[in-house]
Amino acid sequence: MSELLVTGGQVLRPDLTVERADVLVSQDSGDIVAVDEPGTLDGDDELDASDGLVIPGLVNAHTHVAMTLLRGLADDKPLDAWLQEDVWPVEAELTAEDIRAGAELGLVEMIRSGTTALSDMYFEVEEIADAVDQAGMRAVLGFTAVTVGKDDEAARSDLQESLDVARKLDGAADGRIRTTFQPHSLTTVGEEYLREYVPKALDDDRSIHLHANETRDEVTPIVDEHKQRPLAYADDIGLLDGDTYVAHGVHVDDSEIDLLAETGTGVAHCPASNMKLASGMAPVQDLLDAGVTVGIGTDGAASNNDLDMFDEMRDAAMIGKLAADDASAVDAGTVVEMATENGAALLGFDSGRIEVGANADLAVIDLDAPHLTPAHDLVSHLAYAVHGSDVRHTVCDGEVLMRDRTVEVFDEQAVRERASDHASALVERAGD
Ligand SMILES: N[C@@H](CCSC[C@H]1O[C@@H](n2cnc3c(=O)[nH]cnc32)[C@H](O)[C@@H]1O)C(=O)O
Ligand SMILES: [Zn+2]
Repeated sequence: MSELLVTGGQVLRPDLTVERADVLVSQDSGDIVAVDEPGTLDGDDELDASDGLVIPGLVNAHTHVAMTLLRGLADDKPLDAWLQEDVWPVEAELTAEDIRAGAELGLVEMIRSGTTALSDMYFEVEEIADAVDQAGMRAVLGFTAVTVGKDDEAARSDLQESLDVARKLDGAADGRIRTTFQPHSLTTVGEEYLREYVPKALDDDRSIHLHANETRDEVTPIVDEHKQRPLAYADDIGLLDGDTYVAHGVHVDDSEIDLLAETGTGVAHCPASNMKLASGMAPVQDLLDAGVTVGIGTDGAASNNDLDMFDEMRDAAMIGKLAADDASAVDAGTVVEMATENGAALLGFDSGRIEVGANADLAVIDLDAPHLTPAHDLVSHLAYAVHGSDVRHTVCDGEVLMRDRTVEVFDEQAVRERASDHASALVERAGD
């Protein structure tokens, strides 16, 4: 039996109070086994949390982790043009090895910034699963199906692959990997295919993850064609099931907010991507007031351009206030809950809180820094002042992923070099 003691720090508790405590985790069960007064617990191994704050590992509720290879490749464009002119032509050249290299880079970036769980949408998913396994993180993965521009056979094969990949990888990495069925969006997958394959996913008891209501250009064609709002259309198809979560949910009207709440459908809010692509401002406070579970995601690194969930919390608070025209909207405590407990709820992991019995997924933040001085309110600091680079240690499932800012699960230098090489070769191929 092996136990790890996180000692000497302050701890963020589920009710968002902060107390001086030590946290003991079991590396066998991967659970938190005790949170107690300093000096009262013993472990086989220790992590020094002095001058630090122990928080639940952050949950990135929507990303495309291998898109780190496209970081900074095409900026300053709206979604539709960006995807069609820049992203999709380059993605068509991606090999399995490229995706592995990009995923490893993204996971290293996440570990360095205190993220322990992610929800990913992409392809070559077995490569991503292997990278997540090696990283020691938790993830909800899936193959994303697109049918626009494809003949019937190719369209069906995409949807079938989304079902098959989800069946195959669910429970991988000793249960740290779960899966979702993933139609890319309501406009990039045809109605006949949704009607045929969504029931199959539900028969498998599979959760569903899709992009929805991200831009106005995505809403208008559905309203024109079906004479109903996109989420009413989605509900009609059976897509809004209690385990479904949609990425973005920017352009949702009151009827759709009610529908999300009634059906128990969650939202992965991606504030930086929504600002960068000028997609719009999600009505996050209205969603929360209606009882919708809202998590926070970075989206891919090409529309962000980093995977730092601390940036994302700050962005979520800022844009949430603007959207509500109310400085008290989407407050500091709320964004911290969104990035921890709410995200874990969307992904279906018993993580996101420092409490006995919960998964031992945590990060230790170094508070010994000018930008974190003075320390009136550490929840405020988490939302508004901490950067990913302030993370000292990262732990997932009881295992140390980063100790004293050194990533232990990957050779970070090698991962960066490999990703740079793959990215250069990829861009060269795509330019030919
Ligand atoms: N099998 C699909 C691949 C889809 S993967 C998921 C896709 O989502 C794309 N993506 C990234 N960010 C966004 C976004 O904000 N909205 C919609 N799609 C995005 C990403 O580039 C990737 O192509 C195919 O044959 O094209
Ligand atoms: Zn996305």
